[in-house]
Amino acid sequence: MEKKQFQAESKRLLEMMVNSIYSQKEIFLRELISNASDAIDKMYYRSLTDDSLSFEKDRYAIYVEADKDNRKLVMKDTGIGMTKEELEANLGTIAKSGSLAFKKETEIEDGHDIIGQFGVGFYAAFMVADKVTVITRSIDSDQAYKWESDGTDGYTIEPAEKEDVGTVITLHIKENTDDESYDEYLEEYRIKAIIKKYSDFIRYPIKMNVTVSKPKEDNEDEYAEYQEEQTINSMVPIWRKNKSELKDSDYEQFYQDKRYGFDKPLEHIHVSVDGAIRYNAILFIPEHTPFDYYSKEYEKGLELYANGVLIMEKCAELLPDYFSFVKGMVDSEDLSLNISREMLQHDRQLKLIAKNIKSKIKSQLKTMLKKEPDKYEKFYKAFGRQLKFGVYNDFGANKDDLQDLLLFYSSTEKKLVSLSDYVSRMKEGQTYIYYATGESNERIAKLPQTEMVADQGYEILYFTEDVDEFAIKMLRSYDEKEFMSVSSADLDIETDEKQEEETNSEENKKLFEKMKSILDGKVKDVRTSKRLKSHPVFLAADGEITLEMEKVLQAMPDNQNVKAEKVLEINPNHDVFHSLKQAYEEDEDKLKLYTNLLYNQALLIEGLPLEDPVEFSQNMCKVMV
Ligand SMILES: Nc1ncnc2c1ncn2[C@@H]1O[C@H](COP(=O)(O)OP(=O)(O)OP(=O)(O)O)[C@@H](O)[C@H]1O
Repeated sequence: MEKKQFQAESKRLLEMMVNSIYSQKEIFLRELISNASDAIDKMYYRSLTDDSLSFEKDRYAIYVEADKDNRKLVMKDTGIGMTKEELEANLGTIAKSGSLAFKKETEIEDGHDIIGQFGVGFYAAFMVADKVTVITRSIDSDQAYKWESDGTDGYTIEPAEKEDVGTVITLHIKENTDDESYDEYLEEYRIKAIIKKYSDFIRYPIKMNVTVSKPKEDNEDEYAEYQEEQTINSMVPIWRKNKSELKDSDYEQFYQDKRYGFDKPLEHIHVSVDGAIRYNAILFIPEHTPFDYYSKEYEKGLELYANGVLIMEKCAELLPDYFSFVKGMVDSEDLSLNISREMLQHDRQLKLIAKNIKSKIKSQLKTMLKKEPDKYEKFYKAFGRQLKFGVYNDFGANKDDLQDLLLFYSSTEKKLVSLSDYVSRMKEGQTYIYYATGESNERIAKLPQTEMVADQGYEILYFTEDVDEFAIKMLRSYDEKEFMSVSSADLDIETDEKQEEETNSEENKKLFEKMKSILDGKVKDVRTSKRLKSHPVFLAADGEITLEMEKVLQAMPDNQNVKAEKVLEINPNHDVFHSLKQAYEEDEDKLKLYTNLLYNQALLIEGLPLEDPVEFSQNMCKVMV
């Protein structure tokens, strides 16, 4: 028997192939199954033009069989087979794809189902096998042939016995080495898992003998292990089914089967696009926040299939960060894959799909917000924080996309409301969208600075998350209405001018100067407050950095000691103000004591740490005794 050498380039290519093209050895099975599926497809296409052939679907299947004792993994298909010439051309020359040629020759319109195109997938077998035997009989030949190769030394072809048309490929699985175990490719559970992972949606049944445990025939109480032929793959991908045929429970089942999460999906989006780019997608919004969602460990991405064959488990490019909670899959026939199918050749198609998916998710969320507000609120509680990060990140590049998806708690509605809801309720003459920041809704409601704004009948949005104010600062305005913190120095609240004049008298100014010097650089200014009603004191911030932002920034590991410009505001209508004035005139020590007490009280109200709690406590006692 003549031994033929692979062509020189091929030999080098084969080495490269075996050692470096694929990052995971397990994909050899995906490649061989895809070839078998292509071979059956070719039978089908042949039957369309050849009247003597009828395609009875039941006759076509792919069989996988592991023989542990002899270290053999066998794959059998009832596809079109190969003639001697085809064996020579397809398996003797690397990078020659019979499938690609078939597609071109046959010019079948929907021939895009055929997977093979590069002519290299078959050789992935040499990653796990030290010898590969192919016995095949073509539909066009009465004679079968055997092709055999150990991957390095060329191959042999000789006549063989095979009764029916089709191909049997036997991999002689390598012995384990110190670094690598090959035994796993002979294990039933492992083979099943690989098939499920990559080839679950191959259209023909992938059958395998599996061990099952069943009650014994003669004694129902005892169990025995039997071999049973099972079809491992699901075959018909749910995403190719008609939406009208599918129920919510089908999507839920798919979510569970795919292990997208342990919860139930809150919402599913089934997309079928047949335009400039063709793709199908099933996307899910989970019900709960995954435990690692807001950590570095969480990896975003969708499963990417090309023609029903899994290419990538987590294709991150398909989702923007702010929709990173979305789970699901995309299947497209139009992807330009690279040779290993692990990456995409160029990502124009992928970018188009990603753009399309992004707008689908956005519009689905908008519809949910409008039509099912309770459901949206549930979603928002799980993932709203991510949307706010989305507004803030990338210098606000996505803020227009996201602003209508934001919700905040409203002081007047006592529930989460959208910005457009807020604006629609704005009072005549109201210039700003007011907000207040704090630890919880309850605490914010009690803040001195919310009192006056609320009293004037304005709705206030409560910000309780650290990201809130940062996101809003990025947004700056909504519907041309600027955001305004109730703690802001230039709050637009009408005041009594006469009273303002009085409180800003020269005398009071001197008092405030004195208080400022007592506080020794802790505040930028002391002044009367326009916003306080029943409370005596309040700490405002001038400039861009608010007190809430200071807290967040200070908590960061690499904080640059960014501080807000604090202003101590005193309520001129409070009795305390008169005590201050009196102390200023009569007793400097008392003024010091009162000023420090008021400053510390203001810190406490804002939830900021006291610089010297012991001194504060002693000062309190001084007032008491
Ligand atoms: N089971 C099979 N039955 C019939 N023909 C086969 C079978 N396996 C492989 N072939 C033929 O061998 C050719 C080369 O296979 P190979 O897997 O290397 O590449 P491919 O499938 O064409 O492309 P890709 O590298 O994209 O998978 C195929 O195009 C096909 O014509």
